Amino acid sequence: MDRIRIRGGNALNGTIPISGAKNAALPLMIASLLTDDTLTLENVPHLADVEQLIRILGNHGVDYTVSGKRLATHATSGRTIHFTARTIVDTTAPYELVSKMRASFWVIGPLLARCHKARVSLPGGCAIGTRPVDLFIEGLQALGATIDIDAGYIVAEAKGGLVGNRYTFPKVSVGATHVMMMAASLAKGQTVIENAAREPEVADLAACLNAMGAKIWGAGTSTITIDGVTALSGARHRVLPDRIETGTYAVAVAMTGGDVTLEGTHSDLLQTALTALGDAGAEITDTPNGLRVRRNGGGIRPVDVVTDPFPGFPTDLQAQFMALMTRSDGVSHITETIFENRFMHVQELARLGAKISLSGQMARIEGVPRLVGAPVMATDLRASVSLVIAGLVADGETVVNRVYHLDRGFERLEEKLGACGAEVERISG
Ligand SMILES: CC(=O)N[C@H]1[C@@H](OP(=O)(O)OP(=O)(O)OC[C@H]2O[C@@H](n3ccc(=O)[nH]c3=O)[C@H](O)[C@@H]2O)O[C@H](CO)[C@@H](O)[C@@H]1O
Ligand SMILES: C=C(OP(=O)(O)O)C(=O)O
Repeated sequence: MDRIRIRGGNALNGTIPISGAKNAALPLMIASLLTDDTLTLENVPHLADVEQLIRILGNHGVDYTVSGKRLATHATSGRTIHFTARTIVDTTAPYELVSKMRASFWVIGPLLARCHKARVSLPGGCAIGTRPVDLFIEGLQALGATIDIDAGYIVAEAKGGLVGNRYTFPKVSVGATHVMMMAASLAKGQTVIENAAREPEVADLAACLNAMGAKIWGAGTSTITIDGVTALSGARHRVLPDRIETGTYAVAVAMTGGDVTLEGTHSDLLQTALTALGDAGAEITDTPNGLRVRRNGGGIRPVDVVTDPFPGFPTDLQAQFMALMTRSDGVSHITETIFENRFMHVQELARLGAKISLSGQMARIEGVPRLVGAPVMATDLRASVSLVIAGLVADGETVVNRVYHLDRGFERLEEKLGACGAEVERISG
């Protein structure tokens, strides 16, 4: 099993190209199930989750070809992949595939819309909470689907096709919003989704669906209106930059000090988190090449944050921000409101000397003057990278075990950090 070894102490200086967003690429790839034509996606990141989803889609009959080269040092390094689901050969998404990745459950929307039936295993993904699927079930039922649970599978059917309706989510869900948009695109009549997720990835999916011939308005706001169409065509769409990768490297620079341009990304994707980073002492400016993040001198100030759906502070940056706060000049509080079990990095950060106490969904972090390298264990995707960030300033050597979590969401992490002066290497085996 691969590990990452970090020798702390170097400031980060240089340029980091930001990849296409994992959390946009996944629903966009799934949208290829909605048409028998070719959907071409540009700027697709090279990640374990993307490869896994390619396998899952292949099981349903989606062929793919890759074109375009990967340039190591430029923001446009992502691949162009052409996905074609000429016919759907299987409407079952089996446990062996779906259990590895949360987003794979989302195939339920397009399968139901196009084939009027789907049998999809209950999902896996990061173990950060119970992560139920009740909102998907209720939403699809509102569009006329009948849904049963059978031996760990959701069995959904819509005889005669889905029918548009008005549905208000009782709670904001990114995944359920993606699924409702995809399903309603091929439903009869109009669907109005209230209390929809407003994440940029939702708007990106809607833009792609509209390029395929869908009629969607309001994505990116909490009310989305979809006029169903009878068929969707192929399209070409560029995956938007990864805001969580952007935020992660911005936190890393705030942690180590230095001056880094995050190439190919911009501040609109991440305003609340960047404000918090600014409050902590980083200087952040939009430039024509991307986002410039600096911290030259001065300490890290303590900042309280509360995670919230977009445009709030993203839960996917909570662990990284906590790593930063372990070195602040005071006491900060971080409250996690999205997932009930997303503090598994706390005990690993403590191995490096962090002082963190937990009370329910709130962590109290008392900044310490130094962290000391140690072996630590990655527990989920974002928790893993928080340990890398801490390792960048820890004295001596930090070894992060179970790196496969990192590979789900961070493309060429050690290369990108290494190019800016960090001592980070992958130890294989
Ligand atoms: C691949 C992807 O894009 N993953 C992101 C997506 O996950 P994901 O789409 O799984 O997250 P959701 O927005 O659905 O989850 C938000 C909250 O709603 C709850 N919920 C969700 C569905 C449901 O049927 N019932 C229910 O109670 C969840 O348990 C959680 O407490 O959004 C999360 C919140 O920004 C991010 O952390 C993930 O990185
Ligand atoms: C939680 C995440 O992913 P997933 O929803 O796929 O588990 C994440 O991207 O941080």
